[in-house]
Amino acid sequence: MSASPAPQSVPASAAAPGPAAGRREVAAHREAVEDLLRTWFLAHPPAHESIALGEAAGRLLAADVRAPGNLPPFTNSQMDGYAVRTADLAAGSRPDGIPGSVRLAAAAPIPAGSAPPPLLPGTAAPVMTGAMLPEGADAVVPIEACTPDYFVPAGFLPADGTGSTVEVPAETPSGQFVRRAGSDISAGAPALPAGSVLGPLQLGLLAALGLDRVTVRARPRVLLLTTGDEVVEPGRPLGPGQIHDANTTLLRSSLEEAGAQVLRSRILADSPQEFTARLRADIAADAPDLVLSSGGISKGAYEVVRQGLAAADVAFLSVAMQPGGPQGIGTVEGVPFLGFPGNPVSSLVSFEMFLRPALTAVTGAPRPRTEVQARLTAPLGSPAGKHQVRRGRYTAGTVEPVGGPGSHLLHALAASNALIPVPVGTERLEAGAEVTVLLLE
Ligand SMILES: Nc1nc2c(c(=O)[nH]1)N[C@H]1C(S)=C(S)[C@@H](COP(=O)(O)OP(=O)(O)OC[C@H]3O[C@@H](n4cnc5c(N)ncnc54)[C@H](O)[C@@H]3O)O[C@H]1N2
Ligand code: MOO
Repeated sequence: MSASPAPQSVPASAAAPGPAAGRREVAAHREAVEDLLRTWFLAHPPAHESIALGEAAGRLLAADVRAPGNLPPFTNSQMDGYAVRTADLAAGSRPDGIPGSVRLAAAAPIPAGSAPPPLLPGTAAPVMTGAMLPEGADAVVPIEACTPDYFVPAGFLPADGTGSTVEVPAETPSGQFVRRAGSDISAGAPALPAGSVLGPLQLGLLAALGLDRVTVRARPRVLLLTTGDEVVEPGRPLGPGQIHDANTTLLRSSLEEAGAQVLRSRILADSPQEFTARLRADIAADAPDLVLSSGGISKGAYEVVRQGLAAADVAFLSVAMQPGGPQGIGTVEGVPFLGFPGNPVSSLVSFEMFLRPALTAVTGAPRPRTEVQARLTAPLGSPAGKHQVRRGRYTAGTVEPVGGPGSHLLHALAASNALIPVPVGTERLEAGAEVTVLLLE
């Protein structure tokens, strides 16, 4: 398992400007989040761990993998048919046979998974797809190109399967339907480079190469907190004024999709003292690479994160973005800390705009988002001076705004598959306008 190092301090200058920094543009905040993580991971490179192939989906390969053997491991047939020696066919048609074909004596059939004897001159061996080609054979004639165009049932042949004949086309080229040993990848050749994201395709290759375990980089370890007396775990009944916790699930699944591991998540009450005490205890116990909180950072009377971290190396600022304007960034006990706003859409947009790109850039996290050009199907307004991020449904070159700008609109968020950024300086976009959207799937 990951041997996570003890927390060490990240210089505050690399993380964020001081608490007086106030307002910041989106690009500058994105850079600050990336710098924060880069500084940490340079000092704390992810440990390597060996895991079973079945658990490795989405993980990052820690070191180059070379093929331990040939793939295919032996020369085999690509078709059900007859293995032949093309030198036998060069003699041309037999006068008593089908014009353009050569009659050969049938050798014993070769099923997949067996080791056949060498193919004798003047013979053809029934061979099944994937079965080893006998020594001496250099081509396979598919059964449908042979006469007869079916395999003689075993019961009609002597016990050793021989005795019948088969006619095959004289013009069979050497190498036809033969899969040479090592033709996919040869023993010792580079199979996958370090840093590869292990998806189904890469894992399939490793399995075919006979590897049952793979060495991967430890995932970034995250402590995930959400705050507020009103926030209740899903599945529990709500009291007056209470709401169910959406952010833990929203952020946990986003983090996991981006290759991170949530070590622990907590809902913390609106008590700055309790918040700080719990946070420090969790950092000491879990040694996370990142603390991510949601809620409690704007201008209310009970801003638990802001108040609890007033003495810490954390800046609370206003990024010119909506949703996701209020942001906290810095370090706690030397560990990177990000405070996202409590509104669920704000926290998701903060993740997609700041944390996911930083994880991808710094750790090579899988699933970076792609940007595509699309035409708006309806007009959009945006507040002056803000980089607004609306939600929408992208289909075949068009994007339809879903829901309004409100950062509480979870239903609309769930119906969307794209974010539509409306940059600072644009206050209205007409239907048909071309926009660059960020695909969420
Ligand atoms: N006077 C001002 N008020 C607000 C400002 C402002 O500039 N001046 N900014 C607004 C903006 S924009 C946002 S975003 C929010 C951010 O507030 P906080 O980060 O302090 O978050 P909370 O106040 O704790 O919660 C905001 C909202 O989100 C709900 N919430 C919180 N946690 C969860 C959760 N885990 N699951 C679901 N919903 C959650 C909470 O109940 C609130 O409705 O501040 C504005 N106010
Ligand atoms: O920044 Mo807030 O996220 O607009 O609701």
